[in-house]
Amino acid sequence: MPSPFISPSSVSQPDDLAILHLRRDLLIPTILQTHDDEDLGYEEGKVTNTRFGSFPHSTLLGKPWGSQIVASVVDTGSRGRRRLSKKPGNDTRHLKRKADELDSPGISDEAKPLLKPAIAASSGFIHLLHPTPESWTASLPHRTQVVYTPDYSYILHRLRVRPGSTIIEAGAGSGSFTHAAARAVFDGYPIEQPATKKRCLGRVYSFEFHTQRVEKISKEIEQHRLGGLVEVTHRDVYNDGFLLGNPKTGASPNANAVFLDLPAPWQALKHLVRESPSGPRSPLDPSSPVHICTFSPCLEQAQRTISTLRQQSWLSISMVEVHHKRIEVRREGYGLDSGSLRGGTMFPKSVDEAISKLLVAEDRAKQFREAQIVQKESLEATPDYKTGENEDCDTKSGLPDKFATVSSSQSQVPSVLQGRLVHRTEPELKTHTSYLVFAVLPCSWSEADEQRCRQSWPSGNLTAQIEEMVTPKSKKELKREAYAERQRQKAQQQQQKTAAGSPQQGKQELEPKKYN
Ligand SMILES: C[S@@+](CC[C@H](N)C(=O)[O-])C[C@H]1O[C@@H](n2cnc3c(N)ncnc32)[C@H](O)[C@@H]1O
Repeated sequence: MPSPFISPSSVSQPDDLAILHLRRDLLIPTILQTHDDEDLGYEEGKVTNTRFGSFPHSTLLGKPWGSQIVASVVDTGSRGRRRLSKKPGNDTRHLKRKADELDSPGISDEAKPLLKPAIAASSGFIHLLHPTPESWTASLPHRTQVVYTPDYSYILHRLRVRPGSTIIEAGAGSGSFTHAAARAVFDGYPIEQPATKKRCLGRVYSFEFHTQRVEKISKEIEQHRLGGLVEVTHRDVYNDGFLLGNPKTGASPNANAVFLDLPAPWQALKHLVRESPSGPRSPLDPSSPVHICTFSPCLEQAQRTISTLRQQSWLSISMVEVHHKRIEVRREGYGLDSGSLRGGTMFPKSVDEAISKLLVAEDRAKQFREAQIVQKESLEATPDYKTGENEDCDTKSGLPDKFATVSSSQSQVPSVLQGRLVHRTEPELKTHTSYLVFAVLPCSWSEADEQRCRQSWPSGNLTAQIEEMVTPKSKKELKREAYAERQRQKAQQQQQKTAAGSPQQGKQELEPKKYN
């Protein structure tokens, strides 16, 4: 089945990884299930609880990606009575067995327990998204520091990674870079269309030496159906290098790009060399230049890497520090007329505006006092004078309605164009200091390659011309050439003269003169 990261189906399906989008910076990944695989005791089946409410997976399945899903009323209280506590000593094996049994193909749909239908709640909603490397990076369970999107997008671009590329990655860590690299190299699934001589299918060869991380990332790669594209190897790359299978005699990944996110990348560089007749097999593609990037959190590490790269004949070495900033662009309104503007500051923006506001307020107060005097006089003149609330009053200010504040949103300018357009960098952005070192290792080129190349593409004429230009001529040769040139010019002049003379004259000249 195709990976939801690369070719998502049109609607969500069981066993798909889905991203529940609560806010731009709050995403929850979940594997969609028709049943409660962990047997947490919900009558609605599997439920994901969020701060915006509970979402039974029955409400998430079969929906087009991007749908808005309303939270459901879920009894989170009574389920606790059915759930066994996971304290050490409690046997939870039967729960696992129950989930496995429900999954087994032998169980018919009728035999599975009926799920309670979900009832919409008013607590909130989420958006259901298919996973992308970007949303996975923002939501994955962190096991290590991860490479964030601004960094890996730049790294993959500088490594010239494209469909069909083969990339070595070490260490795999939490798999953030792995997913982005898998999408970048994708050029078809190996099962559907096997690689041919002309068409390479992209591959990511991931190396990691931490056992639990290897297990977790291998499981995730299978769950995300990236198995044919990513191969994870449990390996200490400082000592054992990058060959597949056996570290000494294994197959070469034939990589044309390398990304090292290791504490000491320079220690792994000794394995990233071209093949030599006496040395071990090279993990690099012999037919193409290899681009490398190392990721270091401090400058000293970057310097050490650069120095080792130089010793090992890498070229075009450069270092880049990624300083990504997200820029927020919005309209900001100041002034008494900015009441209708979102985020507007109701404050006089100039002295003139402040004075005019004071004058209006003074005028209103004067009118209010006069109105009160008139009202009092008319009431005193009325025999059944009673005190009571004046219903025509503006409740906030106590002013009669006619003096109530006039809305400031009477401007003809639409609210989206009101105020000043400002942009600010958002201070809190998920990233960490990264010094990226880039370099290129050209193909190895021997004298035999040069000869073979000359034979395949002979450039005879050019060679003769170049030889002529570089070999100095003797004096005698130069004199002979000058004499020949003079003779040529003379003959040319003679011809021109003949052509310019009259035809008669020409005829006479042509005919030999007869002398008596
Ligand atoms: C910063 S994390 C990599 C994060 C990863 N690039 C990501 O985007 O999720 C560094 C990883 O390198 C691994 N590592 C350290 N030394 C290693 C070695 N000698 N061989 C293989 N992996 C190693 C660590 O176990 C750790 O998981």
